[in-house]
Amino acid sequence: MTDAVTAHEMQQYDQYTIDEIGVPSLVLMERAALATIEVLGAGQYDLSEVLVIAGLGNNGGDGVAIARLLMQKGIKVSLLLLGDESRAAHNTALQLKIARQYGLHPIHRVKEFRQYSVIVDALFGIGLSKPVPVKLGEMIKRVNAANIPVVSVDVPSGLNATTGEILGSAIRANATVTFAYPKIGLLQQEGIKRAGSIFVKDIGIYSPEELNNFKSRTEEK
Ligand SMILES: NC(=O)C1=CN([C@@H]2O[C@H](COP(=O)(O)OP(=O)(O)OC[C@H]3O[C@@H](n4cnc5c(N)ncnc54)[C@H](O)[C@@H]3O)[C@@H](O)[C@H]2O)[C@@H](O)CC1
Ligand SMILES: [K+]
Repeated sequence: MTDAVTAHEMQQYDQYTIDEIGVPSLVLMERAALATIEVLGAGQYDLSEVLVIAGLGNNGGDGVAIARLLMQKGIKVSLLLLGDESRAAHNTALQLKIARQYGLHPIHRVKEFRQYSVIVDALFGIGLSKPVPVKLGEMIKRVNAANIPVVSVDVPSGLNATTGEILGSAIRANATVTFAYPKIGLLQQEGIKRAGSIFVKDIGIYSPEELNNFKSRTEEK
């Protein structure tokens, strides 16, 4: 069993899964989105009016997929896309294109976060290594002040996934759905206060140790 991992280790496992094993990154993203929806739909959250906040990186791509899947289930959902879309990561741009094909169009600002019953935080994930831009930091503070249940995707946005330090400002989540392995930063420093309940979800990305276990188990037969 693999313990908690750093952001760098997780990025290596992601890359190996995509480049060497050959699982398309959009498949991993869809699994990440479905895993998050499993937690959202488990009965603890009021899904009467959901807001998904998405950034431009792959964490944002997860968010766009979550919003689309919620919409397809008949749930009232708004997608707040932050940043200049022309700078979106490849998969995030693809997710936005798909979402639009289903009639889900992002909004770019929210006046009052309190109107939502739950907020899904997909602004930044394990890729964040520098301080959150000031404008986004202000928005994070508004979300925290609204006191609405927040479910963070992979890590609370603004938290350093390896150290648990806050990079300027960070979301305070009720729950964090983290993929493959817990990130060390969720379990120490500010991560302890910011992550809420941690759900670790298998999305088909494994450490070298677990991959070897799979191989030795199948080769034994
Ligand atoms: N590699 C993969 O294919 C997978 C990635 N996944 C998700 O992807 C995350 C990691 O994605 P990334 O490495 O792309 O990084 P993140 O999405 O964590 O984003 C951080 C990076 O994007 C920039 N950024 C994002 N939005 C911005 C905005 N509005 N303004 C300014 N800068 C912005 C930041 O400067 C930073 O460099 C994981 O935490 C996980 O949620 C999952 O979908 C599983 C598969
Ligand atoms: K996040």
